[in-house]
Amino acid sequence: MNIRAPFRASVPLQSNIPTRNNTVVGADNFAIESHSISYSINTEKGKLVPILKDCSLKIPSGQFWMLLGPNGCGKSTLLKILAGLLSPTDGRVHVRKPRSYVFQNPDHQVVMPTVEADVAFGLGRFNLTNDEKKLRIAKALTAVGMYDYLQRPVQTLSGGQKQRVAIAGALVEECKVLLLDELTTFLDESDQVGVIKAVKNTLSSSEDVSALWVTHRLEELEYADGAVYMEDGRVVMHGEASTIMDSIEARKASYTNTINS
Ligand SMILES: Nc1ncnc2c1ncn2[C@@H]1O[C@H](COP(=O)(O)OP(=O)(O)OP(=O)(O)O)[C@@H](O)[C@H]1O
Repeated sequence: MNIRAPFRASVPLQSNIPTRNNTVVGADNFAIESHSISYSINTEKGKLVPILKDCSLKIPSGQFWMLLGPNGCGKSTLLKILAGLLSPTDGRVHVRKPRSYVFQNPDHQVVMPTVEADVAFGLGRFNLTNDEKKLRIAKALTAVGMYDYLQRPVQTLSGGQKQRVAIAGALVEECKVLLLDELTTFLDESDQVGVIKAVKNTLSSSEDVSALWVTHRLEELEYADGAVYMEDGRVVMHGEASTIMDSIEARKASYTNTINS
């Protein structure tokens, strides 16, 4: 694994999900699957506290999905289990490999002096010629729209540009699944859109890279193919992005009507 560092499901878990080219995904064509995952922690007083409860999801290969839900509902914990950084207490996980986890704060993973050196950082363990390395770096930086910044010192980049370099660092190792943890938290609006578009572009230019993007910003859903919505440690909705968006909007409207009546 690469490290760079009381509303029940109105949308059923879908097993046949259309892909971008409208073929139907078969059972073997999921990039990410979890079956009834639970995760609990032991407190200092010896009490077992459940964080994730019976979480199941399926994300088709080649798609861009988002994982949404209120603060503290368990999004990051679930993402870390999918990344292999935490082991579930119960349940099964399958994620295509190589997979790569990108952190919320770009300063925790963009560590080398220049963009080129940073993206090249993980290539040392591969048996590649210099030309092969340069080709891979160029391809990864082009996918995230950062090739023109090849020689730039990383400390001169904006937060969004650093995030794109971090994503290129994952792509250069030919990862198949990108697990992206609230990348836009520290970014202004234009950087936020730039990073989302970089991920979308990466997936469009490669049929077999998939991404799961954790966010609490509902507006980011318009860029996704599908979404998983969590509350209180459970997956409560899972499916096509616009359907999930409508369901969350309806839920917000009914909540507002209740408190205004
Ligand atoms: N090591 C831990 N010890 C105690 N509680 C924990 C631990 N890790 C996570 N939790 C708790 O588990 C819950 C889920 O945390 P998690 O970070 O996964 O939520 P999240 O949905 O990603 O939140 P946010 O949107 O605020 O980032 C929270 O209540 C959190 O306090």
